[in-house]
Amino acid sequence: MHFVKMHGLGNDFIVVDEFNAQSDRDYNKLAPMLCDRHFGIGADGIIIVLPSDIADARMRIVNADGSEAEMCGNGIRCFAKYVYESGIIKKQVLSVETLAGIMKPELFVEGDEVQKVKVDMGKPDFEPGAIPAFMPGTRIVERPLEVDSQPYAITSMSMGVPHTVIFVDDVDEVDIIGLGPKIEKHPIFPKKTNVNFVEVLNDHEIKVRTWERGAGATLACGTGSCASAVAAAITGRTGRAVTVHLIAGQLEIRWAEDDTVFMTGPAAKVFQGDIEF
Ligand SMILES: N[C@@H](CCC[C@H](N)C(=O)O)C(=O)O
Repeated sequence: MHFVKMHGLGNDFIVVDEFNAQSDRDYNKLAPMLCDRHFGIGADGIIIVLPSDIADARMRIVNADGSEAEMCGNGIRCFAKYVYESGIIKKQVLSVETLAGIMKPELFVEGDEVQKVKVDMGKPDFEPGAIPAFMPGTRIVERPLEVDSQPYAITSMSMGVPHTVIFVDDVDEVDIIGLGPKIEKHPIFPKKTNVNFVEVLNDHEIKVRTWERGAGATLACGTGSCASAVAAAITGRTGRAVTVHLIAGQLEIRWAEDDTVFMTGPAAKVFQGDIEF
């Protein structure tokens, strides 16, 4: 299998191109082996490039544990860079079909190289049924959740995928590996949740660390950065445009007045190869 290894701020993916010819590979079964960092290629997930009947192309994202995700923010920037630079779709604004709907990446190109990608990420959905989350009420904004007898104030929404945000004083002090999976798999989230720990630096900068559903602690999460920015704004901690500081760089997130969230950031190709299995 030929693949290209890409990343968005260190959130890394094995990109497989099936745009012109589709295989019968079972990526959900293959993902744990291919994504293994010791026995495989190593990645947080697999992105499959496919044709679409309703958009320019279709993106599938399979997490490292083999579960299928509806959408991936860092992944869609890599996807857009890949389809443009490989000549599959030579457009500066693309429409990409995902399980979370049609996303619209806009490419900033210099020469023939994509420098950064701005994505219309759609609107956050606070409706508990849409997340999904079992909690009474119309939305989950700073609501109490007890984990290991400790109270946390959670803000949850769907940003294409389920996200939960917890504000903390210092993200570097959080036991992400210990606490992340307990919230990810908490019984109030029937489809699990991604978990973002957010430190507010000032009214236009936040620091985010994410425990991802199906992938564990990652260096960056695009949809998580969007959810964190929306949560920071809706709770009055920041304005609607913030720089999100992640371990390997920054994303610019803007929650527009019409409710649409825009994410701007880089994508990078690292290497390509072939693997036999
Ligand atoms: N890394 C992603 C999110 C990928 C999907 C996630 N693990 C899930 O299952 O919801 C991003 O950049 O948004």
